[in-house]
Formats: sequence, structure tokens, C-alpha cells
Amino acid sequence: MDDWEEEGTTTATTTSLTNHNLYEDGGSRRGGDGFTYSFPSDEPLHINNWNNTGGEMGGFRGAGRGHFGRKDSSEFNGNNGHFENGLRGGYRGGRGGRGGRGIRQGGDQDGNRGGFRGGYRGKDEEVFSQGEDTKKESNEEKPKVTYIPPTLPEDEESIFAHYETGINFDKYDDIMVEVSGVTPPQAISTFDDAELCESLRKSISKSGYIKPTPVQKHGIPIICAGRDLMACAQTGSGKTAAFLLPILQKLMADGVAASSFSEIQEPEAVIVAPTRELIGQIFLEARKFSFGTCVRPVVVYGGVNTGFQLRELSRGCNVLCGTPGRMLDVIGRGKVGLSKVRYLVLDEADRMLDMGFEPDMRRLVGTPGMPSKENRQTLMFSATFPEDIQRLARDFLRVDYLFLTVGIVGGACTDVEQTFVKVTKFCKREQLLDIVKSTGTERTMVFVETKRQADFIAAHLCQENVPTTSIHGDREQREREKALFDFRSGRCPVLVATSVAARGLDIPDVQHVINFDLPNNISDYVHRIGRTGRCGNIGRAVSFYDPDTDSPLAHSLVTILAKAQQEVPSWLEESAFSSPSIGKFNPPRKDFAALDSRKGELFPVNVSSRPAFQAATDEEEWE
Ligand SMILES: Nc1ncnc2c1ncn2[C@@H]1O[C@H](COP(=O)(O)OP(=O)(O)OP(=O)(O)O)[C@@H](O)[C@H]1O
Repeated sequence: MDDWEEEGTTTATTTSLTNHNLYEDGGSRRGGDGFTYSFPSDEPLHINNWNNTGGEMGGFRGAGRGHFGRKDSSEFNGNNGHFENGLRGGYRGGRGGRGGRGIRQGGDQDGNRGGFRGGYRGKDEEVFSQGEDTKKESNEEKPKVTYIPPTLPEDEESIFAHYETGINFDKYDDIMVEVSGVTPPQAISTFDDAELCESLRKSISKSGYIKPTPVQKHGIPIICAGRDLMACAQTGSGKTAAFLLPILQKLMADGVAASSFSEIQEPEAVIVAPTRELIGQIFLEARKFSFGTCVRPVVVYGGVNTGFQLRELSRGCNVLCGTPGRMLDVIGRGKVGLSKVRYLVLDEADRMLDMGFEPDMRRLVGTPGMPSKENRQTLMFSATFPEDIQRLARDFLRVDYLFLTVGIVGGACTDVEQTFVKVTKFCKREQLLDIVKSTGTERTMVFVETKRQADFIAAHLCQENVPTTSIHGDREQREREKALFDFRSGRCPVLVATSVAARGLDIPDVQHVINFDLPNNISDYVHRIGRTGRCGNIGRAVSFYDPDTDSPLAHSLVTILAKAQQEVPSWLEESAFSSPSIGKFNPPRKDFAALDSRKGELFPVNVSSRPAFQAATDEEEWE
């Protein structure tokens, strides 16, 4: 587990980065995505105060600590939807390599879990050194979490704000879809086919959804038919609505309504996701689709004052969205009972395993009162389907679950143009500057290897008058939400992030992803570049390839490029086939499977849609 993701509060070690004072007046602006929001002026970045005590990589300390760390949430709390914008732009953490499974114990009154949380996340330093962490936690008492997120906007315009689908949206129809398992229901072609209730239809149309994506065409009828589901689908292809719409449909059809009269809330649906920003995003989608109905979603996640979340819960809860630790915390406090749960959703299940949440997931399904798998419907989403996920699927899902894959499992989105620039580590900064200066105000995410590097690069760009902010696991929750708000609104069109921001971030108009440092595993690469080219839009990804450090990834990169029908630079191909260290960081995963392991036994496979490209059944190099 990583304090980025969950219960740990970031504390005095946080290096805060503020942004350039773009708008001295701090007045209202209309963001590129059509929201209106206002924010007070930030203090300007005092560039000379940034103290780079290290060499290229570092020792960077921000003199501007606490710029966003004010005691209240007023800095981006308005009557007009800052939180909506900030959190809608939330993101899911990226995978940083397979780490040790953290052990988590106890919990204090703010739900900050004690115990030690060891684990290695690959070369990304979103690592919590077990020793250090233990020492810190035993010697220092964590401060009480006081952060209360800004009030959500209630107006329809903010709630249903959305970005447009892109010119390639219709190309989704060509993606190969595979459903395995017995008697899968017929896919739908239109939202009308789903026979959803009137309020959901209205919400769908206000959200700008005209036709379902493949994962929705297949997922919605599967869930409506009461079947358990394990699904893998490409980035940005609408997985969230694929599970939310049928769950909400069934809750509404059954006439469930939130009640604030009960001391213990008993939600009918529980949704778990590994990171705060991802679960916040899912919650906002649930809130959007259930707008104007009696169904009430509530979200709980770390880094936010628990008392605040308990008060929200006590106002009624039908759909409980949470990160695993905080979810167990509110259950442990006796504020949530699980006996009415009919739907359990585990999103980014593979990431949850990587982050050491398996014991938490098992605790959740084993919580007294939680209906057995035979008596609830369980839905799991995962980017890959390795052995450990299959094991989880066997344990959590009914034996006749359906397995849905859309496109190449673990493959890159074909709407992203991928290019590679061969560099040395000494010229990366200059190259980066050239690119971001040429892209102007287009939104760009820059991925780097370490948290320190993220601050350092962000400060460097600010210094060069490129309005930039950063996001990583050492930033406090309010800073994270503020950074996303600034990025989303266009106030800071450049966001520097560590790999933890690789997954799930759904921000309109992210035109570019730059891999300043390549990740150490191909899965992270795919998720990082998936922050652009979403929902049929075109995106661009530029990756700096340093042969001294990145050659272990070369072979996997060539495979990914070829499968996504992208040009493969000859030097990269050469590097892939000459590198002695193939597989060092990306060992062929014996446990990787793009296919349902039950195949060939009981379960038939239905392939629909014209295959746009060959499925990666032979793929071994994804990790
Ligand atoms: N049928 C649809 N029509 C138009 N827009 C849609 C449709 N379905 C989803 N979207 C929008 O597409 C965007 C991406 O959806 P979502 O975040 O659910 O993708 P995802 O598959 O979960 O991506 P990731 O794998 O990166 O997490 C969202 O802004 C969502 O509102």
C-alpha cells in the first residue's frame, strides 16, 4: 500500500509546489471544458526560493511548502463546482511493479491505518520503505486529518458536464469482443435496447452518450441478467458506465431509496477501487447517473476527515464507493452494515492486488453480514488477467461468471500516436522544454520516475514560464485535488506526475502524454498513454528512450507498437533484439493470460465484432 492511494496521511515530508500566478486577479474563468469556476489567486511561485540541493535528479525542496495547505478548503471551494472539476479529473494510481503485500493493522480515529506497509513498487520511488515507514509511524503520531473536500455543485450543468467523443468513437465497433462462459445474454446495440428507466435514459442523454461503447454493449445486458462478470477492456472505453448503469437500473426498478433515519447505513451496492481519485471519479459518475432519483451514492476514501464522511453516510447511502482501507474503517466503526449488499464491484482489481489490498478485499467479502457470492452479484474489472486475478475471480465470483474482453488485453489504445525519441539522460530536460513550449496551452501530462523528480521537473518548467503543477504520493489530498483542478481547468496545462497517476485519470482534452522517464513495466506504459486518446479522441504520446536504462523494455514496446499498428523505429527494433537484458524488468509472465483459463473445459467462447487486429493470445511480454 502506498500513502498516495490510501489511508496514510501525507505529513511534514510533503514538498509542496505552487504554480505560477497566472491569474493575478484570481477571478472567474471559463474552463476549456465548459465549466465555470472561480478561484482565488495563488501566491506566485518564488522561483529563487526553490532550492535544488541536488544534481539532475535532485534533492529538490520546495520553499513554497504549504501553499495549498491552508486549513480550510476555501482556496478552491466555491459555490460552483471546483470539487467537481478537481475530482472529475481524478486519477487512478499506476502500477509500479509488483510489490510486497503490505500489512496493515489497526487504525486511529481518523482512519489512518497503523502498522507497517512494506513494499517495492519497481523503479518508481512510490515506494514506502518498510523500515522507514515503521520508524516514522512508531515515533511520530500522524496529525489528524482535517481536510474536508469542497462542496459539490448541485446544478445540472456542472453535474452533466462532459467532453465530446472523438472522431474515432465509431471505430470502437470494429474492436474484437470476446465473451466466454455459459449462455451469455445478447449484446445490445443501443441504449434503448437496454430498456433502462426514464431517469437513467435522461441522465445518459444529458451526459452526451449517444451510443454504447463495446464494453457497455456487452456489460450492461450481462449485469442486467444478474450474471457475475470479469471484464478487461481498453483504456478510456467507458467501463465505469458499463457497471454503474445496470446497477442503478436495478436499484431504481426495485424502488430503493436512501434513508437518513438509520444509525447504520446498509447500502445495496458496494464499489471498491484502489485510489482516492479513481473512487472519487466513480462516485461522481454514480452521482451523475442517479441525479434526480432517490438513490444516493456516498464516497469514502483516505486523506479526508473521517467525521465528515461519516456525516455524509448518515444522510443515507445506497451505493457506497470507497478505497479499501477507509471502506473497512467505516464498516469497522459500525456505521455501515453489509447485509443488504446485492452488488459488489471491484474496479482495477489487478492494481488492488499489486498494492497489497488482497487481504482487505478478502476481509471485505468475509465481513459478517456480507452475503455469500451465491447471494450477491460480483463484478470485477482488471486490465490483465494473470493467475492471481483468476484466483480472486474463482474465490469471489460465482462459478458461471462471464469473462468479457474488449480489444487486446493489456494492449495500447490505437487512437494514441506513439513516438519515441532516443535521448541521453542529460538532454531530457531540454527536449522536454522544447516540446512543451511548442504545444502551447494544450494539456500535457509528463510522467517521471520519482516524486522528487516530479517536483523538480515541475519547478523547472515553472521557471521557464510554463505553467505547471505536479501530482504524486507525497502531496496532501487537498494539494492533489488542487493540482488536478488546475490542470483540468487549463490554469496549469502541464501536469507532471509519477506513475501512480497512470491509471484512470479521465480529463478532457489531454492531448499529450510525455514519458520523460519510461516506466519499468509495459502495463504502466499502456495506462500512462491511455490518459490521452480517450473515448474516440486522438492523442499523442512521446517517450524519451534512454538506451542506458530503458533497453529492458524495448521488446515489450516493439510488441505494443506493432499491435497498435504504430510505426516501430528501426533503432528500437534493433535495441529490442540485441538487448541482452530482455526480460530483466519484464520477465515473460507465466501467469499472464489474456484468455479465460476455464476455456476448453466447460465454457464456450463467443467472439463478436470484426477483429480489428489479432488478439494477444500469445502475448507474454506485458509485464
Ligand atoms: N457511451 C459513451 N458515449 C460517450 N462518452 C462516454 C460513453 N461511455 C463513457 N463515456 C465517457 O468516456 C470517458 C471514459 O470513460 P471511463 O473513464 O469509464 O473509461 P475507462 O474504460 O474506465 O478508462 P480507464 O481504463 O482509463 O480507467 C468518460 O469521460 C465517460 O464519461
